[in-house]
Amino acid sequence: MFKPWLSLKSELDDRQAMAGGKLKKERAKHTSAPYLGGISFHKSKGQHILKNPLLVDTIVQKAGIKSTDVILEIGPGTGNLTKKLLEAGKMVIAVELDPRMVLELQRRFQGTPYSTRLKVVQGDVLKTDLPYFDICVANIPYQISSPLTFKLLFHQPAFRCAVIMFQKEFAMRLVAQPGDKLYCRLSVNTQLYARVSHLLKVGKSNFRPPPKVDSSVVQIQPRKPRPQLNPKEWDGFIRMCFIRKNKTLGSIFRLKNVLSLLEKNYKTLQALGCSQSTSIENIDIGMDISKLGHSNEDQSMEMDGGSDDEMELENGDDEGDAESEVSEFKDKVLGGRRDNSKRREHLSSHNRSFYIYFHYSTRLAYTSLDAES
Ligand SMILES: C[S@@+](CC[C@H](N)C(=O)[O-])C[C@H]1O[C@@H](n2cnc3c(N)ncnc32)[C@H](O)[C@@H]1O
Repeated sequence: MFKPWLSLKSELDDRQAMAGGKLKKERAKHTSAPYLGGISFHKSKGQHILKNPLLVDTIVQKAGIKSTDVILEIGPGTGNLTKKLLEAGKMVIAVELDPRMVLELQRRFQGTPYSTRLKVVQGDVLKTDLPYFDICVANIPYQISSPLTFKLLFHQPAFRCAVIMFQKEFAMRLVAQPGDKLYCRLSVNTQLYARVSHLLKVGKSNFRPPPKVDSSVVQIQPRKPRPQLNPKEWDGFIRMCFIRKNKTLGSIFRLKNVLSLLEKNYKTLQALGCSQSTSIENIDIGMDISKLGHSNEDQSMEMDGGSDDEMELENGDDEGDAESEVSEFKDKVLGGRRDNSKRREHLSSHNRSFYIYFHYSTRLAYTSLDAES
């Protein structure tokens, strides 16, 4: 039976050869880490090794690897997935943080026909310049899910696809569709740059040690060409769209504070002579929604996505108040007060097809995220 995780026993033997005191100190440093048949896996590094060979086979098979593919693996650990990737593709580049795992990988494949086709890079994948690769297949440490996803989405040249194990809750947010409860900034931003689909649910018992959470394997296929946006401007805009829980886009874009920020940006763009066709990639217009009362909000795409839903406007107006102050600008944003049907179409709730209404804050255009699907 395929039990390579046990081969790490040699590492323990090495460590036992250390002076007794040194070994005790080493263990004391990781008292929370379970000590399993040869190596201590560190929770802090998200070390949950895939122990089910059938699952490994399924992941590799679903990835659709070609024999000519250069594969990126993130966090190869003891190499259970790596071995199958080496069998399927032309070359595996594996980025691993933990030097003990790097050593183990080298030992495991040394002197085998795979050794010339495996390149192990030791380091933090988030700080590593990634090389060219066709496909990424990985069982990652969940704590880097969000930054890693965006690192991959911005990687150039774009790869064909990534098949990644995530914490189930994170995966569900990635693939959530307009109208789903979990639909959030993470879903919008990921789906802007890629097609995402859920491939597989994975229970805790498939890992050693078992994690506290369930997992899911997701496929990410970058859109080509990648949409060209000013990321700061886009992020500010999307934050606005999700500024209030269970609110329609229509009601959000009627809020006085939102309107005044958009109007300010509109005037800035007008002053700069921008038109729909003008490139505004390099213009830093203010999409700082902290001015709406969220200065402490984390700028990252949180793993739990919680703040997407929980943001509240400190000084936000009631819809009623805002309604009473109909300005010419508001009329523009709402798409023409007299044309109610058009307005309803543009400013429908999150429960309907999610047309991101892009007026006046950006390019006087709107983007349909699901037009391609
Ligand atoms: C969930 S384990 C997966 C191990 C192996 N791929 C498997 O499926 O059995 C995650 C691996 O990622 C490594 N790791 C943790 N943080 C990392 C980082 N920032 N960059 C690269 N590797 C990392 C851990 O040391 C660990 O080996």
